[in-house]
Formats: sequence, structure tokens, C-alpha cells
Amino acid sequence: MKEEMINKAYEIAKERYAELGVDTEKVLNQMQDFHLSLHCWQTDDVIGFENLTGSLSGGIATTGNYPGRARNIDEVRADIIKAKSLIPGTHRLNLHEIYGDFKGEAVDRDQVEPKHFASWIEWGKENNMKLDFNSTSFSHPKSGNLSLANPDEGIRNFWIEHTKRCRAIAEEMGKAQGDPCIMNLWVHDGSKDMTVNKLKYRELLKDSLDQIFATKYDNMKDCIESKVFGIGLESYTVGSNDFYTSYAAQNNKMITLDTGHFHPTESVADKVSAMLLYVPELMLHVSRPIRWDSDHVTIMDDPTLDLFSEIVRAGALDRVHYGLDYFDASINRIGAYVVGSRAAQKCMLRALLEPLATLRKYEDEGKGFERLALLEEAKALPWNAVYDEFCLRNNVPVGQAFIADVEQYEKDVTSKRG
Ligand SMILES: C[C@H](O)[C@H](O)[C@@H](O)C(=O)CO
Ligand SMILES: [Mn+2]
Repeated sequence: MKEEMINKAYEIAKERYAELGVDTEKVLNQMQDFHLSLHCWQTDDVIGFENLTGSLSGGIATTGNYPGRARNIDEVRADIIKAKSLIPGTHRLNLHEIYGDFKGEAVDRDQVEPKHFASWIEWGKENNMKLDFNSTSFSHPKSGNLSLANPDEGIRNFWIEHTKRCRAIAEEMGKAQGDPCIMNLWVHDGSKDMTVNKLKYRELLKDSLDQIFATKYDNMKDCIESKVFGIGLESYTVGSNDFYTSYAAQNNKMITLDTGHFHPTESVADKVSAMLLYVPELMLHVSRPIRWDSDHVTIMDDPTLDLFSEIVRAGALDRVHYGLDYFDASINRIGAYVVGSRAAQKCMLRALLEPLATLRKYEDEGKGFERLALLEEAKALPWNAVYDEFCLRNNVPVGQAFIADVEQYEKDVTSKRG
């Protein structure tokens, strides 16, 4: 697309929005401040660099066998740099513990140290990507069905030690980057069949969390992530939504809302204004569940649009962090990053462009028809011209032009991987 055309379309869009009291220049500035935390695990199908069990466990699964997955730390880094070059704005990188720079050494999870992430911290600085972090309870000989809620003290202590060490690593990352590193805690603990000991496991998880969070840090923030169920753990999840919401409210912790972790008819968007009254901040794991937590690539769908609109309507832009969490092994993986990230940005852009003042005025005046009509009209306003302008100003391909870039990288790089 010619630059001139993009500018012309933007100028028209700017006027259309101005008529409704929306300042597109202000929105473009806000978009510049909207940072996604790119999940490193889309590069390699959640395998990491440990290779202790050889397979992904913990109730999650990747499906597909598209060629070219990243096989080592250099390939993961190269793929992330490529993906980020096609996404406007500046973004963060979300690392799982299994992606440490172990240099071929077998480092068990209760032995991991900040030094295993020193090269990531350097890399983050060099590439202008701040880091977020996750402890990893899955894909390990001690993962089983229960980690932090395991009645076996030896296993539970192993995972407590792991998670404590991860917090110390997150603290180092936060300190080095001058900005808090957000550390997510998700454990798969649950049961395939019914259990008559629900309370016991939840008491154990609560006690583990209390031990883990006993150390206070200044440069990292903790968030806790619930899930409705995992594969093979269908009957019971120790860390349910009620469990973690209550824990977070009582202990002033952030909640992670993974859009794939709820019942299919449940609205994640509706949770934003409710939870933010009780917890300090939210972390999102934006995904696209198809029937279950299938971790399909994020698209600009109604649930994601609703979610971002609720954040803007709640005036909570500075209290929400935006991670992506999907892993599709059936398509080009770099393409998956770009499509998902751009879709999330479009959802945020549309939320920011909403003529909220007018809509609220209608609502206050009891003008239900007018509110409904404007909400409908807003869907078709020229938001995409604003997104194109955003891409142009950030020197990244506009519109579908990134497809050719991804194809070229596949030809030159990923297709050559064995
Ligand atoms: C890799 C995992 O999917 C991720 O850490 C966790 O956030 C999750 O969503 C598990 O379903
Ligand atoms: Mn998640």
C-alpha cells in the first residue's frame, strides 16, 4: 500500500472520529504505550531447553507438526526478533523457566539460579525487550498430577523451592531492567477422576503459596493463574478460579486471567471490573479457546474485543498487563505470533477509539436506543485506517504485507531446520 493512500485514509478516519469526540492522535500515543508480553513458548511448542521427560505434560498439549520449530536458544531468539520486527510498538518477552540458558548442563528445577538467565537479561537489553517470567511445573519427572499441592512432602518441597528460586530470578530481571518483572504462577495440579479430598489439596496449595510468597521483593510482581481443567485432569483443579481469586484478594496479589481457562460461556471481560475492585492488578493471557483451552492463535473476535473494551471502560490501562498465551504447531510459528499480536492490538485500538463519552451520556440520560445504535455504528468506523497509520509510523509492514515477510523468513531460515 502506498504511504500517501494510508495517510489519506487516516486523515478521513481522524475526522470521522473527531466528530464523535475521539482524538485519534491521543489514541495513537496510547497504542505506543500498549506493550504485549510475547510468550517465548510459541517458538518451539512449549519444549524448552531441558528435555528431561521428552514430552509436554501438565494437562496442556500442542497439536500439529509444522516444520521449522526453534530447537535451541539461538533459534528461539532469532524467531522472536523476526516476529517483533513485524509487530508495531515495543514489547516484552515472557519466559518460562525451562527456557534458561543452561549451556547443555542438567540443571534441575530446584537448582535453577539467576545466572541461568543472565544471557537473557543481556539479550533483553540489547533488543529493547523487558522480561516477564513463569515458574514451570509441567514436563518434569516430578510433575505428576500434583506439584505444590502434593501430600508427599518431598515432592511439594521440591516445587516450593523451584517457585521460590523463580521469584528470585524474576527479581533479578526486574532490577536489571528497571521495571518490575511479572512472574506468573500456574500449576496444573488436579485429578482425572473425582476426589474426596478437595479441601486437603487446597490447604496444601495455600500453605505452599504462603511459604513461596513469604519473601518480599521490590522488583518483581507475582500473579496467580487459575484454570477450569487440564487434559487428563478433568474432574478437579486445585487452583480453581474461586481459590486463586480469594487468595489474591486476601493477599493483595495480581490475578492472571487466561482467556482459555474458563467455561466456554463465561465472560472473561465481565471479570475485569469485578476483580479490579479487590486485587491490585491483572495479567492477561490472551488466547483463543476452541471448545476447550486449545490455545489457538488470538484473533480479533468478540470475546477479546469485549475484554479490552472493559479494561478501557474501567479506566484500568495502567493496572493491566497483556501476555499472550497460545501455541499452535500446525502453522508457521512466526506468523502465529504476528497474527495474534496484531489482533490483540486491533482489539485494544478499537477499545480506545470507542466514543465512550457520548455512549455514557446516552446511558445517563436513559437513551437506550441511542446507546445501542452508536455501539453498532462504532463497529464499522474506520479503525483499520488508524491501525494502518500506527504500523506506518512504527516502520512495520502495513496490512497483509507481513505475509510475504514471514514467507521469506521461512524460505531463508525455518525451512532449513531439520
Ligand atoms: C505454557 C502454559 O500454557 C502457560 O504457562 C499457562 O499459563 C497455561 O495457560 C496453562 O494452560
Ligand atoms: Mn496461561
